[in-house]
Amino acid sequence: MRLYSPADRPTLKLRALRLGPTFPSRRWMSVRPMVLQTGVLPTLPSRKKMTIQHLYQMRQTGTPITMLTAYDFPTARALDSHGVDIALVGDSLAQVCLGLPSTTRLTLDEMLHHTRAVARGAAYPLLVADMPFGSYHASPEDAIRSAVRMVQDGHVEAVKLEGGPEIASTVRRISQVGVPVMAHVGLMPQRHAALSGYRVQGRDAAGARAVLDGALALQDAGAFSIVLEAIPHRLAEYVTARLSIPTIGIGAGPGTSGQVLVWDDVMTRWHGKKAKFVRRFADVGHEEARGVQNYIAAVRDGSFPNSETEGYEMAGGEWETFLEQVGDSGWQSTVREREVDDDVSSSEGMTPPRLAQAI
Ligand SMILES: Nc1nc(=O)c2c([nH]1)NC[C@@H]1CN(c3ccc(C(=O)N[C@@H](CCC(=O)O)C(=O)O)cc3)CN21
Ligand SMILES: CC(C)C(=O)C(=O)O
Repeated sequence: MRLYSPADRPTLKLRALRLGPTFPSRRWMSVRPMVLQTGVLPTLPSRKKMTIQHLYQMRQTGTPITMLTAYDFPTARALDSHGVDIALVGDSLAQVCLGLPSTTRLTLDEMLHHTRAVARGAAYPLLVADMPFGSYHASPEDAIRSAVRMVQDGHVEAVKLEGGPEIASTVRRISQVGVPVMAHVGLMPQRHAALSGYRVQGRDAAGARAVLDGALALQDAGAFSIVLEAIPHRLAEYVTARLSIPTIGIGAGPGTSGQVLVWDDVMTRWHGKKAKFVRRFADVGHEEARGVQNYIAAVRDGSFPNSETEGYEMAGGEWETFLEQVGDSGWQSTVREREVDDDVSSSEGMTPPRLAQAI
């Protein structure tokens, strides 16, 4: 049984409605006024929430689908503001966000904590999250319970499961309950130990057939879309053509219905091994390093904070009254002296100047 067939869907030209010079967010309209330079309210239609039906239309019209991972509220806001189609709370969160050695260490509760944060920020994108390793394997009943928790406690709209034909019955059951399932074949990071590492899949004819058979079985089981990870580009293009559901590639070439990358890879914030398929679209890591170094330098040299522009004054006369009341009328501030006295911070090494002065 196929639950979502593109053939069932009306062919509305929704793309034109969705694309425009800006992507005003419905939820944060109040903090993002839609007033153009002319002072006139733009006549842009409000953005539609991304749905599975829209994804099918994009596949049909050949509009590449964009998906990025998000693990927290501000990232979700960024995806939302700029019109990324699918927000994926990937279990890569284990590594890039929580510092765990593998996605297999991530628990369902940890995942839910992050999906809720992303759900608060991602109004426009379809919200999909990985079912963590172990949360869908013990039995179909167990898988359904976990999927329902993902929706009820995690506020996701769809779940993603790694696996081939062996998980087709699980995908079918979860889909039948009404939780849309995105499948994931090819390189399956949750199986990195069993596969002796993160290896490209489907490189020989037998491997390619296994990928195709898995994808067809998962589509048949009701998956609404499928991630193809680290497979040869010819194979990904062929699988995409054989399927009627949209494929989302990562390390699978340009012949898929869409692309996905990990946020921290795109932004250059992840300093672990860089997979061949990663392209860095911005260098946030460099900016972060600059920010931390500048902050440390400014605190150490006393230029931050500035008491006039970054501090608070007392009401007139109250300071003198206060000093009288505490019997310390002769008290003198040393802040100005410290600002010009290099010796305090340099000779004391790591000791904060204010503390050094108090001792
Ligand atoms: N930062 C990050 N980006 C990811 O894409 C990602 C994660 N983390 N964590 C979870 C999984 C793990 N992934 C990975 C990790 C490493 C390779 C990798 O190094 N692949 C080799 C292929 C080697 C081969 O078989 O020839 C490569 O050189 O690209 C691929 C996917 C994808 N996911
Ligand atoms: C890279 C994507 C497809 C993923 O599964 C993840 O982020 O965990």
